Amino acid sequence: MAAIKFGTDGWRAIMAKEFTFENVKYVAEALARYVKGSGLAGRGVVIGYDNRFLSEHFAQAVAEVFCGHEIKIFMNNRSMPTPVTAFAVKLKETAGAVMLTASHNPPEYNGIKFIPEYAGPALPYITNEIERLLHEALTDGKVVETSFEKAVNNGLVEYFDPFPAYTEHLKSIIDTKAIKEANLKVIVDPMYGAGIDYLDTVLRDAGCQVETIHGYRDALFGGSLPEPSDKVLTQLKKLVVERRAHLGLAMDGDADRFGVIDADGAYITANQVLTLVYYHLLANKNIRGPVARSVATTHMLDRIARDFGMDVDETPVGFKYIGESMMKRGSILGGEESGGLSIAGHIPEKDGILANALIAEMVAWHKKPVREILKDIEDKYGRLFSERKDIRCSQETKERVLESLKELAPASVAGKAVHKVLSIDGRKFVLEDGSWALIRASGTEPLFRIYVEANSVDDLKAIQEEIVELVGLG
Ligand SMILES: O=P(O)(O)OC[C@H]1O[C@H](O)[C@H](O)[C@@H](O)[C@@H]1O
Repeated sequence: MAAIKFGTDGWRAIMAKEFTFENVKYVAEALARYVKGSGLAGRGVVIGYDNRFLSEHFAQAVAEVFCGHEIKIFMNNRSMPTPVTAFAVKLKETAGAVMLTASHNPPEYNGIKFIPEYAGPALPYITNEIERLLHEALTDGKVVETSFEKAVNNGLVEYFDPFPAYTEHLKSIIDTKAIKEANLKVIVDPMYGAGIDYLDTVLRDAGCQVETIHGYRDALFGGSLPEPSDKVLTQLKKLVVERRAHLGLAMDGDADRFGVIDADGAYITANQVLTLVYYHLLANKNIRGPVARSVATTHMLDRIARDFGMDVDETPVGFKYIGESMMKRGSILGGEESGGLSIAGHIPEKDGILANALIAEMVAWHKKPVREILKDIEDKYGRLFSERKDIRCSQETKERVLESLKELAPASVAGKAVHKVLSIDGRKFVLEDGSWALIRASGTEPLFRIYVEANSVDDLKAIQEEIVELVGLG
Protein backbone atom coordinates (compact mmCIF):
# COMPACT_ATOMS: atom_id res chain seq x y z
CA MET A 1 0.00 0.00 0.00
CA ALA A 2 1.25 3.51 -0.87
CA ALA A 3 2.03 5.62 2.20
CA ILE A 4 -0.88 7.74 3.42
CA LYS A 5 0.36 11.35 3.56
CA PHE A 6 -1.43 14.47 4.67
CA GLY A 7 0.21 16.70 1.94
CA THR A 8 -0.64 20.41 1.49
CA ASP A 9 -4.25 19.84 2.48
CA GLY A 10 -5.05 16.39 3.92
CA TRP A 11 -4.95 12.91 2.36
CA ARG A 12 -6.36 12.36 -1.13
CA ALA A 13 -6.39 9.08 -3.05
CA ILE A 14 -8.26 7.10 -5.69
CA MET A 15 -11.33 5.26 -4.41
CA ALA A 16 -11.18 1.46 -4.34
CA LYS A 17 -7.42 1.62 -5.00
CA GLU A 18 -6.04 3.30 -1.86
CA PHE A 19 -9.08 5.13 -0.59
CA THR A 20 -10.80 1.99 0.75
CA PHE A 21 -13.07 1.56 3.77
CA GLU A 22 -10.24 -0.30 5.48
CA ASN A 23 -7.74 2.54 5.02
CA VAL A 24 -10.31 5.18 5.91
CA LYS A 25 -10.90 3.34 9.19
CA TYR A 26 -7.17 3.29 9.93
CA VAL A 27 -6.99 7.03 9.29
CA ALA A 28 -10.06 7.51 11.53
CA GLU A 29 -8.33 5.44 14.21
CA ALA A 30 -5.27 7.72 14.02
CA LEU A 31 -7.51 10.81 14.19
CA ALA A 32 -9.42 9.42 17.19
CA ARG A 33 -6.12 8.68 18.95
CA TYR A 34 -4.98 12.22 18.15
CA VAL A 35 -8.17 13.76 19.55
CA LYS A 36 -7.86 11.67 22.71
CA GLY A 37 -4.23 12.74 23.08
CA SER A 38 -5.22 16.40 22.72
CA GLY A 39 -7.31 16.10 25.88
CA LEU A 40 -10.37 17.50 24.09
CA ALA A 41 -12.19 14.25 23.29
CA GLY A 42 -14.99 15.15 25.72
CA ARG A 43 -16.09 17.93 23.35
CA GLY A 44 -16.85 15.57 20.48
CA VAL A 45 -16.03 15.94 16.80
CA VAL A 46 -17.94 17.18 13.73
CA ILE A 47 -17.95 14.92 10.66
CA GLY A 48 -18.67 16.54 7.30
CA TYR A 49 -18.68 15.14 3.77
CA ASP A 50 -18.98 16.45 0.22
CA ASN A 51 -21.11 15.22 -2.70
CA ARG A 52 -18.66 12.66 -4.03
CA PHE A 53 -19.47 9.00 -4.67
CA LEU A 54 -19.77 7.13 -1.32
CA SER A 55 -18.78 10.18 0.74
CA GLU A 56 -21.67 9.72 3.22
CA HIS A 57 -20.68 6.05 3.65
CA PHE A 58 -17.04 6.92 4.28
CA ALA A 59 -18.27 9.52 6.80
CA GLN A 60 -20.27 6.81 8.57
CA ALA A 61 -17.19 4.56 8.67
CA VAL A 62 -15.24 7.40 10.33
CA ALA A 63 -18.11 7.89 12.81
CA GLU A 64 -18.05 4.18 13.74
CA VAL A 65 -14.40 4.47 14.75
CA PHE A 66 -14.82 7.71 16.75
CA CYS A 67 -17.87 6.25 18.52
CA GLY A 68 -15.87 3.06 19.16
CA HIS A 69 -13.57 5.35 21.17
CA GLU A 70 -16.64 6.81 22.93
CA ILE A 71 -16.11 10.17 21.23
CA LYS A 72 -19.41 11.88 20.46
CA ILE A 73 -19.91 12.96 16.88
CA PHE A 74 -21.99 15.73 15.33
CA MET A 75 -23.26 15.00 11.82
CA ASN A 76 -25.55 16.50 9.23
CA ASN A 77 -27.82 14.25 7.19
CA ARG A 78 -26.63 15.96 4.00
CA SER A 79 -23.31 17.07 2.56
CA MET A 80 -21.53 20.16 3.91
CA PRO A 81 -18.92 22.48 2.41
CA THR A 82 -15.48 22.42 4.07
CA PRO A 83 -15.87 26.00 5.42
CA VAL A 84 -19.26 25.08 6.91
CA THR A 85 -17.73 22.02 8.60
CA ALA A 86 -15.04 24.33 10.01
CA PHE A 87 -17.70 26.83 11.09
CA ALA A 88 -19.56 23.99 12.85
CA VAL A 89 -16.44 23.34 14.97
CA LYS A 90 -16.83 26.84 16.41
CA LEU A 91 -20.60 26.52 16.65
CA LYS A 92 -20.52 23.26 18.61
CA GLU A 93 -17.17 24.02 20.32
CA THR A 94 -15.85 20.60 19.40
CA ALA A 95 -12.33 19.17 19.49
CA GLY A 96 -12.28 19.55 15.70
CA ALA A 97 -13.79 18.08 12.55
CA VAL A 98 -13.13 15.41 10.00
CA MET A 99 -14.03 16.41 6.44
CA LEU A 100 -14.45 13.77 3.73
CA THR A 101 -13.59 15.47 0.43
CA ALA A 102 -11.14 15.47 -2.44
CA SER A 103 -11.90 19.14 -3.12
CA HIS A 104 -11.51 19.86 -6.87
CA ASN A 105 -9.77 16.57 -7.81
CA PRO A 106 -11.24 14.25 -10.50
CA PRO A 107 -14.34 12.17 -9.55
CA GLU A 108 -12.45 8.95 -8.82
CA TYR A 109 -10.72 10.62 -5.86
CA ASN A 110 -11.84 11.05 -2.30
CA GLY A 111 -9.98 12.43 0.70
CA ILE A 112 -9.86 13.31 4.37
CA LYS A 113 -8.94 16.59 6.02
CA PHE A 114 -8.67 17.20 9.74
CA ILE A 115 -9.78 20.57 11.08
CA PRO A 116 -8.58 21.18 14.67
CA GLU A 117 -10.49 23.10 17.37
CA TYR A 118 -9.36 26.48 15.97
CA ALA A 119 -11.52 25.82 12.85
CA GLY A 120 -8.79 26.17 10.20
CA PRO A 121 -6.63 23.67 8.28
CA ALA A 122 -4.38 21.45 10.42
CA LEU A 123 -0.82 22.76 10.77
CA PRO A 124 2.15 20.47 10.07
CA TYR A 125 2.87 19.75 13.75
CA ILE A 126 -0.64 18.25 13.91
CA THR A 127 -0.55 16.32 10.61
CA ASN A 128 2.92 14.97 11.47
CA GLU A 129 1.52 13.62 14.73
CA ILE A 130 -1.50 12.14 12.88
CA GLU A 131 0.85 10.42 10.41
CA ARG A 132 2.86 9.03 13.33
CA LEU A 133 -0.30 7.70 14.99
CA LEU A 134 -1.40 6.24 11.67
CA HIS A 135 1.86 4.36 11.36
CA GLU A 136 1.34 3.11 14.92
CA ALA A 137 -2.23 1.94 14.16
CA LEU A 138 -1.16 0.20 10.96
CA THR A 139 1.62 -1.54 12.88
CA ASP A 140 -0.51 -2.71 15.82
CA GLY A 141 -3.40 -3.44 13.42
CA LYS A 142 -5.96 -2.20 15.95
CA VAL A 143 -9.07 -0.28 14.96
CA VAL A 144 -11.59 0.26 17.77
CA GLU A 145 -15.07 0.56 16.33
CA THR A 146 -18.74 0.09 17.00
CA SER A 147 -21.72 -0.24 14.68
CA PHE A 148 -23.36 3.01 13.62
CA GLU A 149 -26.74 1.78 14.88
CA LYS A 150 -25.33 1.05 18.33
CA ALA A 151 -23.62 4.45 18.44
CA VAL A 152 -26.93 6.18 17.61
CA ASN A 153 -28.74 4.15 20.29
CA ASN A 154 -26.06 5.04 22.84
CA GLY A 155 -26.50 8.76 22.14
CA LEU A 156 -23.05 9.11 20.59
CA VAL A 157 -24.38 10.60 17.35
CA GLU A 158 -26.06 14.01 17.30
CA TYR A 159 -27.63 15.16 14.05
CA PHE A 160 -27.60 18.88 13.38
CA ASP A 161 -27.62 21.23 10.39
CA PRO A 162 -25.39 24.32 10.65
CA PHE A 163 -27.02 25.82 7.50
CA PRO A 164 -29.20 28.40 9.33
CA ALA A 165 -26.44 29.52 11.73
CA TYR A 166 -23.84 29.69 8.94
CA THR A 167 -26.01 31.65 6.48
CA GLU A 168 -27.09 34.06 9.25
CA HIS A 169 -23.44 34.57 10.20
CA LEU A 170 -22.54 35.33 6.58
CA LYS A 171 -25.39 37.81 6.31
CA SER A 172 -24.07 39.53 9.44
CA ILE A 173 -20.61 40.12 7.94
CA ILE A 174 -21.66 41.25 4.47
CA ASP A 175 -23.58 44.42 3.65
CA THR A 176 -26.93 42.93 2.64
CA LYS A 177 -28.48 46.41 2.53
CA ALA A 178 -26.08 47.54 -0.22
CA ILE A 179 -26.72 44.30 -2.13
CA LYS A 180 -30.48 44.78 -1.84
CA GLU A 181 -30.32 48.32 -3.19
CA ALA A 182 -28.28 47.26 -6.24
CA ASN A 183 -30.85 44.77 -7.48
CA LEU A 184 -28.21 42.36 -8.76
CA LYS A 185 -28.78 39.48 -11.14
CA VAL A 186 -26.38 36.63 -10.33
CA ILE A 187 -25.80 33.15 -11.76
CA VAL A 188 -24.49 30.71 -9.14
CA ASP A 189 -22.55 27.56 -10.08
CA PRO A 190 -21.84 25.19 -7.15
CA MET A 191 -20.40 22.67 -9.67
CA TYR A 192 -22.63 19.80 -8.36
CA GLY A 193 -20.74 20.06 -5.07
CA ALA A 194 -21.36 20.56 -1.38
CA GLY A 195 -21.89 24.31 -1.83
CA ILE A 196 -25.38 23.79 -3.30
CA ASP A 197 -27.98 26.13 -1.70
CA TYR A 198 -25.61 28.16 0.48
CA LEU A 199 -24.59 31.12 -1.69
CA ASP A 200 -27.92 31.03 -3.54
CA THR A 201 -29.79 31.42 -0.25
CA VAL A 202 -27.57 34.20 1.11
CA LEU A 203 -27.85 36.21 -2.12
CA ARG A 204 -31.55 35.58 -2.59
CA ASP A 205 -32.23 36.66 1.01
CA ALA A 206 -30.19 39.79 0.28
CA GLY A 207 -32.55 40.62 -2.58
CA CYS A 208 -30.59 39.35 -5.60
CA GLN A 209 -32.20 37.67 -8.55
CA VAL A 210 -30.44 34.29 -8.52
CA GLU A 211 -30.29 31.54 -11.11
CA THR A 212 -28.43 28.34 -10.22
CA ILE A 213 -26.76 25.90 -12.60
CA HIS A 214 -25.31 22.47 -11.69
CA GLY A 215 -27.28 22.69 -8.44
CA TYR A 216 -27.79 18.97 -7.89
CA ARG A 217 -25.51 16.13 -6.85
CA ASP A 218 -23.56 14.51 -9.67
CA ALA A 219 -20.64 12.41 -8.44
CA LEU A 220 -19.18 12.57 -11.98
CA PHE A 221 -19.32 16.39 -12.05
CA GLY A 222 -20.98 16.48 -15.47
CA GLY A 223 -17.96 14.78 -17.05
CA SER A 224 -15.66 17.61 -15.95
CA LEU A 225 -13.80 18.71 -12.82
CA PRO A 226 -15.34 20.55 -9.86
CA GLU A 227 -12.70 23.24 -10.31
CA PRO A 228 -13.79 26.89 -10.69
CA SER A 229 -11.12 27.77 -13.28
CA ASP A 230 -11.30 29.80 -16.50
CA LYS A 231 -11.07 26.61 -18.53
CA VAL A 232 -13.83 24.71 -16.73
CA LEU A 233 -16.43 27.47 -16.19
CA THR A 234 -17.50 27.68 -19.86
CA GLN A 235 -21.22 27.24 -19.25
CA LEU A 236 -21.29 29.83 -16.51
CA LYS A 237 -19.47 32.37 -18.70
CA LYS A 238 -21.93 31.82 -21.55
CA LEU A 239 -25.00 32.08 -19.33
CA VAL A 240 -23.86 35.29 -17.61
CA VAL A 241 -23.68 36.99 -21.01
CA GLU A 242 -26.93 35.45 -22.32
CA ARG A 243 -28.93 36.43 -19.23
CA ARG A 244 -27.27 39.86 -18.98
CA ALA A 245 -26.37 39.02 -15.38
CA HIS A 246 -24.07 41.24 -13.29
CA LEU A 247 -22.00 38.32 -12.04
CA GLY A 248 -21.34 34.59 -12.29
CA LEU A 249 -20.14 33.03 -9.02
CA ALA A 250 -18.77 29.50 -8.74
CA MET A 251 -17.34 27.27 -6.02
CA ASP A 252 -15.28 24.09 -6.19
CA GLY A 253 -16.51 20.66 -5.01
CA ASP A 254 -16.26 21.46 -1.30
CA ALA A 255 -16.91 25.19 -1.72
CA ASP A 256 -13.70 26.39 -0.13
CA ARG A 257 -12.52 28.00 -3.39
CA PHE A 258 -14.18 30.63 -5.56
CA GLY A 259 -14.48 31.45 -9.28
CA VAL A 260 -15.74 34.86 -10.40
CA ILE A 261 -17.16 35.77 -13.82
CA ASP A 262 -17.70 39.42 -14.76
CA ALA A 263 -20.81 40.76 -16.55
CA ASP A 264 -19.12 40.40 -19.97
CA GLY A 265 -18.27 36.72 -19.34
CA ALA A 266 -14.59 37.36 -18.49
CA TYR A 267 -12.91 35.24 -15.82
CA ILE A 268 -11.48 37.22 -12.91
CA THR A 269 -8.34 35.55 -11.57
CA ALA A 270 -7.88 34.74 -7.88
CA ASN A 271 -5.08 37.33 -7.64
CA GLN A 272 -7.48 39.95 -9.00
CA VAL A 273 -10.23 38.88 -6.59
CA LEU A 274 -7.85 39.22 -3.64
CA THR A 275 -6.76 42.66 -4.85
CA LEU A 276 -10.38 43.77 -5.16
CA VAL A 277 -11.42 42.41 -1.77
CA TYR A 278 -8.46 43.84 0.16
CA TYR A 279 -8.99 47.27 -1.40
CA HIS A 280 -12.72 47.02 -0.70
CA LEU A 281 -12.13 46.17 2.98
CA LEU A 282 -9.69 49.06 3.45
CA ALA A 283 -11.15 51.79 1.28
CA ASN A 284 -14.90 51.13 1.40
CA LYS A 285 -15.53 49.19 4.60
CA ASN A 286 -12.89 51.07 6.57
CA ILE A 287 -11.53 47.88 8.15
CA ARG A 288 -7.82 48.31 8.87
CA GLY A 289 -5.22 45.59 9.31
CA PRO A 290 -2.44 43.58 7.67
CA VAL A 291 -2.88 41.12 4.83
CA ALA A 292 -1.60 37.53 4.79
CA ARG A 293 -0.68 36.15 1.40
CA SER A 294 1.29 33.13 0.25
CA VAL A 295 4.70 33.53 -1.33
CA ALA A 296 3.03 32.69 -4.69
CA THR A 297 0.34 35.39 -4.49
CA THR A 298 0.23 38.81 -6.16
CA HIS A 299 2.33 41.69 -4.82
CA MET A 300 -0.50 44.05 -5.76
CA LEU A 301 -1.62 43.36 -2.18
CA ASP A 302 1.73 44.78 -0.99
CA ARG A 303 1.19 47.96 -3.01
CA ILE A 304 -2.27 48.46 -1.51
CA ALA A 305 -1.01 47.62 2.02
CA ARG A 306 1.85 50.12 1.67
CA ASP A 307 -0.52 52.87 0.57
CA PHE A 308 -2.68 52.32 3.67
CA GLY A 309 0.32 51.88 5.99
CA MET A 310 -0.40 48.18 6.58
CA ASP A 311 1.91 45.16 6.88
CA VAL A 312 2.10 42.09 4.67
CA ASP A 313 2.66 38.61 6.10
CA GLU A 314 4.24 36.35 3.46
CA THR A 315 3.65 32.63 4.12
CA PRO A 316 4.46 29.29 2.47
CA VAL A 317 1.75 27.90 0.13
CA GLY A 318 -1.16 26.28 1.98
CA PHE A 319 -4.08 27.95 3.65
CA LYS A 320 -2.98 26.46 6.98
CA TYR A 321 -0.22 29.08 7.14
CA ILE A 322 -2.56 31.86 6.10
CA GLY A 323 -5.13 30.82 8.71
CA GLU A 324 -2.32 30.82 11.28
CA SER A 325 -1.35 34.36 10.30
CA MET A 326 -4.97 35.50 10.57
CA MET A 327 -5.17 34.06 14.09
CA LYS A 328 -1.76 35.25 15.32
CA ARG A 329 -1.23 38.55 13.50
CA GLY A 330 -4.79 39.72 13.06
CA SER A 331 -4.60 39.89 9.25
CA ILE A 332 -7.93 41.21 7.98
CA LEU A 333 -7.60 39.30 4.72
CA GLY A 334 -5.88 36.01 4.05
CA GLY A 335 -5.57 34.84 0.48
CA GLU A 336 -3.90 32.57 -2.00
CA GLU A 337 -3.32 32.61 -5.74
CA SER A 338 -4.91 29.13 -5.94
CA GLY A 339 -8.33 30.59 -5.07
CA GLY A 340 -8.59 30.69 -1.27
CA LEU A 341 -9.72 33.61 0.86
CA SER A 342 -11.04 34.44 4.30
CA ILE A 343 -11.46 37.64 6.32
CA ALA A 344 -11.29 38.73 9.96
CA GLY A 345 -14.48 37.98 11.87
CA HIS A 346 -14.87 34.68 9.99
CA ILE A 347 -13.11 31.33 10.41
CA PRO A 348 -9.36 30.94 9.58
CA GLU A 349 -10.30 28.56 6.73
CA LYS A 350 -10.74 29.48 3.08
CA ASP A 351 -14.35 29.98 2.12
CA GLY A 352 -15.60 30.24 -1.48
CA ILE A 353 -19.12 31.14 -0.35
CA LEU A 354 -17.85 34.11 1.66
CA ALA A 355 -15.48 35.23 -1.13
CA ASN A 356 -18.30 35.25 -3.67
CA ALA A 357 -20.66 37.08 -1.31
CA LEU A 358 -17.97 39.75 -0.80
CA ILE A 359 -17.60 40.20 -4.55
CA ALA A 360 -21.39 40.64 -4.87
CA GLU A 361 -21.24 43.22 -2.05
CA MET A 362 -18.39 45.07 -3.78
CA VAL A 363 -20.19 45.16 -7.15
CA ALA A 364 -23.33 46.39 -5.39
CA TRP A 365 -21.29 49.10 -3.67
CA HIS A 366 -19.69 50.42 -6.86
CA LYS A 367 -22.61 49.70 -9.18
CA LYS A 368 -20.19 48.83 -11.98
CA PRO A 369 -18.65 45.68 -13.47
CA VAL A 370 -15.74 44.00 -11.71
CA ARG A 371 -13.22 44.88 -14.40
CA GLU A 372 -14.06 48.59 -14.18
CA ILE A 373 -13.48 48.50 -10.42
CA LEU A 374 -10.20 46.70 -11.04
CA LYS A 375 -9.17 49.28 -13.61
CA ASP A 376 -9.64 52.08 -11.05
CA ILE A 377 -7.35 50.19 -8.66
CA GLU A 378 -4.79 49.60 -11.42
CA ASP A 379 -4.87 53.27 -12.40
CA LYS A 380 -3.85 54.02 -8.84
CA TYR A 381 -1.26 51.29 -8.20
CA GLY A 382 -0.10 50.24 -11.68
CA ARG A 383 -0.81 47.01 -13.51
CA LEU A 384 0.74 43.62 -12.77
CA PHE A 385 0.66 40.51 -14.96
CA SER A 386 0.86 37.13 -13.26
CA GLU A 387 0.99 33.59 -14.57
CA ARG A 388 1.58 30.12 -13.16
CA LYS A 389 3.12 27.42 -15.29
CA ASP A 390 2.87 23.80 -14.08
CA ILE A 391 5.55 21.40 -15.29
CA ARG A 392 5.31 17.65 -14.84
CA CYS A 393 8.54 15.67 -14.46
CA SER A 394 9.94 12.32 -13.35
CA GLN A 395 10.83 11.61 -9.71
CA GLU A 396 14.49 11.65 -10.69
CA THR A 397 14.23 15.12 -12.27
CA LYS A 398 12.22 16.32 -9.29
CA GLU A 399 14.97 15.35 -6.87
CA ARG A 400 17.66 16.90 -9.07
CA VAL A 401 15.78 20.19 -9.44
CA LEU A 402 15.00 20.36 -5.71
CA GLU A 403 18.67 19.85 -4.92
CA SER A 404 19.84 22.51 -7.39
CA LEU A 405 17.26 25.01 -6.13
CA LYS A 406 18.92 25.15 -2.71
CA GLU A 407 21.97 26.88 -4.17
CA LEU A 408 20.35 28.78 -7.02
CA ALA A 409 21.24 32.47 -6.77
CA PRO A 410 21.49 34.16 -10.20
CA ALA A 411 22.74 37.77 -10.22
CA SER A 412 20.04 38.69 -12.71
CA VAL A 413 17.01 37.20 -14.48
CA ALA A 414 15.96 38.39 -17.95
CA GLY A 415 18.38 41.32 -17.64
CA LYS A 416 16.97 42.49 -14.29
CA ALA A 417 19.15 42.40 -11.18
CA VAL A 418 18.03 40.04 -8.42
CA HIS A 419 17.17 42.22 -5.48
CA LYS A 420 16.21 39.50 -2.95
CA VAL A 421 16.21 35.68 -2.75
CA LEU A 422 13.57 34.03 -0.53
CA SER A 423 13.34 30.39 0.58
CA ILE A 424 9.99 30.49 2.40
CA ASP A 425 8.66 27.78 0.06
CA GLY A 426 10.76 26.76 -2.95
CA ARG A 427 12.98 29.57 -4.26
CA LYS A 428 11.76 33.09 -5.01
CA PHE A 429 13.66 35.84 -6.80
CA VAL A 430 12.47 39.40 -6.38
CA LEU A 431 13.90 41.58 -9.16
CA GLU A 432 14.96 45.23 -9.18
CA ASP A 433 11.74 46.49 -10.81
CA GLY A 434 9.44 44.63 -8.37
CA SER A 435 8.75 41.71 -10.70
CA TRP A 436 9.38 38.25 -9.23
CA ALA A 437 9.60 34.55 -9.99
CA LEU A 438 9.01 31.56 -7.73
CA ILE A 439 9.67 27.88 -8.36
CA ARG A 440 8.37 25.23 -5.97
CA ALA A 441 7.24 21.61 -5.95
CA SER A 442 3.47 21.20 -5.54
CA GLY A 443 2.32 19.45 -2.37
CA THR A 444 -0.85 18.13 -4.03
CA GLU A 445 0.28 17.09 -7.52
CA PRO A 446 3.45 15.50 -8.98
CA LEU A 447 4.73 18.68 -10.61
CA PHE A 448 6.69 21.92 -10.27
CA ARG A 449 4.94 25.25 -10.27
CA ILE A 450 6.64 28.32 -11.70
CA TYR A 451 4.93 31.57 -10.78
CA VAL A 452 5.93 34.88 -12.37
CA GLU A 453 4.60 38.37 -11.86
CA ALA A 454 5.85 41.30 -13.94
CA ASN A 455 4.99 44.78 -15.19
CA SER A 456 4.31 43.64 -18.78
CA VAL A 457 3.45 40.44 -20.65
CA ASP A 458 6.79 40.58 -22.47
CA ASP A 459 8.72 40.81 -19.20
CA LEU A 460 6.65 37.97 -17.77
CA LYS A 461 7.44 35.67 -20.71
CA ALA A 462 11.16 36.54 -20.67
CA ILE A 463 11.43 35.84 -16.91
CA GLN A 464 9.43 32.62 -17.20
CA GLU A 465 11.61 31.29 -20.05
CA GLU A 466 14.82 32.08 -18.24
CA ILE A 467 13.70 30.44 -14.99
CA VAL A 468 12.62 27.27 -16.83
CA GLU A 469 16.05 27.13 -18.49
CA LEU A 470 17.91 27.95 -15.30
CA VAL A 471 16.45 25.03 -13.35
CA GLY A 472 16.73 22.63 -16.30
CA LEU A 473 13.02 21.99 -16.84
CA GLY A 474 12.96 23.25 -20.44
O1 LIG B 1 0.59 24.16 -4.93
P1 LIG B 1 0.09 23.01 -4.10
O2 LIG B 1 1.05 22.58 -3.03
O3 LIG B 1 -0.37 21.90 -4.98
O4 LIG B 1 -1.18 23.57 -3.32
C1 LIG B 1 -2.24 24.17 -3.98
C2 LIG B 1 -3.42 24.35 -3.01
O5 LIG B 1 -3.80 23.07 -2.58
C3 LIG B 1 -4.91 23.01 -1.69
O6 LIG B 1 -6.06 23.46 -2.35
C4 LIG B 1 -4.65 23.85 -0.46
O7 LIG B 1 -5.82 23.93 0.33
C5 LIG B 1 -4.22 25.25 -0.83
O8 LIG B 1 -3.90 25.96 0.33
C6 LIG B 1 -3.06 25.21 -1.81
O9 LIG B 1 -2.77 26.51 -2.24
